[in-house]
Amino acid sequence: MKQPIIVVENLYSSYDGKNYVLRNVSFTVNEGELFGILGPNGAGKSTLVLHLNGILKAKRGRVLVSGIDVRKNPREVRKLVGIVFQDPNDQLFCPTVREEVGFGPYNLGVRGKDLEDVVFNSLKLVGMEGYIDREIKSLSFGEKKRVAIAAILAMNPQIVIFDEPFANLDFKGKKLVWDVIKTLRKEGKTVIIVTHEAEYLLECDRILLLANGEVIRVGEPGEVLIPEILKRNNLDVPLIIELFFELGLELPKSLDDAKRVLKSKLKLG
Ligand SMILES: Nc1ncnc2c1ncn2[C@@H]1O[C@H](COP(=O)(O)OP(=O)(O)OP(=O)(O)O)[C@@H](O)[C@H]1O
Repeated sequence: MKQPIIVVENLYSSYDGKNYVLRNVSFTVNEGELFGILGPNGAGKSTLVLHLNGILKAKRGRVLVSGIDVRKNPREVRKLVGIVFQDPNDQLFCPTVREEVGFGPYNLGVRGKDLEDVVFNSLKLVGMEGYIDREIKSLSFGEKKRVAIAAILAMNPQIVIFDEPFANLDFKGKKLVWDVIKTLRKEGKTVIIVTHEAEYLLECDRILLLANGEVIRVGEPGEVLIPEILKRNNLDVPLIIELFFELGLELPKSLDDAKRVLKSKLKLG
């Protein structure tokens, strides 16, 4: 039985001290889990994520990461939780790729050849090792996104959170992010995908549906990705989910799985 690595208990969050953007949010994420956080625009997803690594601190309720109270020891928690932000321009601040990817591990005390290796290997994971001496400002959006991922991986966090990882990426860019997610899972890391697009969460172990600052549901994809529930919470219903639901079929585990199931059904028909 996997242990919870993140525990969120009765979390409330407010930016102005009056209006709550998160209300009584409780859930757990297990070690090694691929966990989805799904919700429409403004649901509070990014706010929730900022609580998971101590950028925001709970005034009501609490967040524990690996048993550590985020409010009491945010520095320690930040070593455990890496967030890849939706817009790489919010994350990247060094002049060159080498400095950017080296910044985190340098701050963690990595030096010399070890630092060179960690920078190179992290860039290699996202296919950007050839860009090590490039200026950040000369990179395209997709390339910046890959560097932003490498900069997080370079710190070797136990939990990696991707906020809208597929937004504004082409087919190749999306595939690369999936490959990184799969590599992280093989290494036993906990991965959280935050999105408003349900189709990206078919492969998740569990999904938290958040709307209007409140938890609507937490469960396996088949318990959460239900057309009626998605519509009711202002989320698009992906064609593949609609189709499987209409046909009375169990939700596929991925788009490839969906293809396989449909092919075999069509042959049988
Ligand atoms: N820095 C801030 N100051 C004040 N209000 C904020 C701030 N950041 C977010 N909010 C408000 O908090 C609410 C939740 O926003 P949040 O960005 O967490 O939602 P989200 O689900 O990530 O949305 P999106 O999918 O559009 O990124 C929104 O009403 C937003 O206007």
